[in-house]
Amino acid sequence: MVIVVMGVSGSGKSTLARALAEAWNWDFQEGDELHPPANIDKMRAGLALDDDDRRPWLERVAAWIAAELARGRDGVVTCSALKRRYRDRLRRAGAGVRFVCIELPPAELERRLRRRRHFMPASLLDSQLRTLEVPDAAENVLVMAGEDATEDIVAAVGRWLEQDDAAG
Ligand SMILES: Nc1ncnc2c1ncn2[C@@H]1O[C@H](COP(=O)(O)OP(=O)(O)OP(=O)(O)O)[C@@H](O)[C@H]1O
Ligand SMILES: O=C(O)[C@H](O)[C@@H](O)[C@H](O)[C@H](O)CO
Repeated sequence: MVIVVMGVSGSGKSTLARALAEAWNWDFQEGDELHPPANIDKMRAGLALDDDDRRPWLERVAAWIAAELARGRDGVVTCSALKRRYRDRLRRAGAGVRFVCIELPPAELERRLRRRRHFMPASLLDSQLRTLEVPDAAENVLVMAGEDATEDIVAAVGRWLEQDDAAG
């Protein structure tokens, strides 16, 4: 199985994904490392990515997921996956793709983005929030409150997967 930890920039994807991988000894891939260098340059310059920029990146994320599943591995990858069609692209990587979305109020996102050193400037937060298509119930995405402690979110994700297993 592969878990995609999704959400806007600064929501805590990398922190949660690393914690999940560490807790369960799963493979981990930082989605930001799969961006073409031009995308990183663009974000660093304060410009939002568009669908064309994200396409090659999503293909690489999907390829990582497909390789994990083909090898029978369990893994966690970060990817903002802001739009429904981006998530659908990743779902097509194979059976066993699950999404966990982290939600945080804009003011807290802004606070976190301003505090950290990162290529993604806080000025891009508005565009991230405008672009986000919050997953609806039909998508079967686990939505978690990003204010909670990482270890509590890890435990909740574990319970969710167990239920998922039990449901068949
Ligand atoms: N549960 C949490 N409670 C408090 N602070 C957190 C939590 N999770 C992450 N943070 C902090 O919030 C900031 C953003 O977290 P992180 O880098 O994991 O977000 P991200 O979604 O991966 O960002 P990006 O997509 O821009 O790389 C970091 O400074 C991190 O330490
Ligand atoms: O989809 C996007 O608009 C961007 O790719 C971002 O969300 C980044 O990948 C990342 O979250 C920033 O660190």
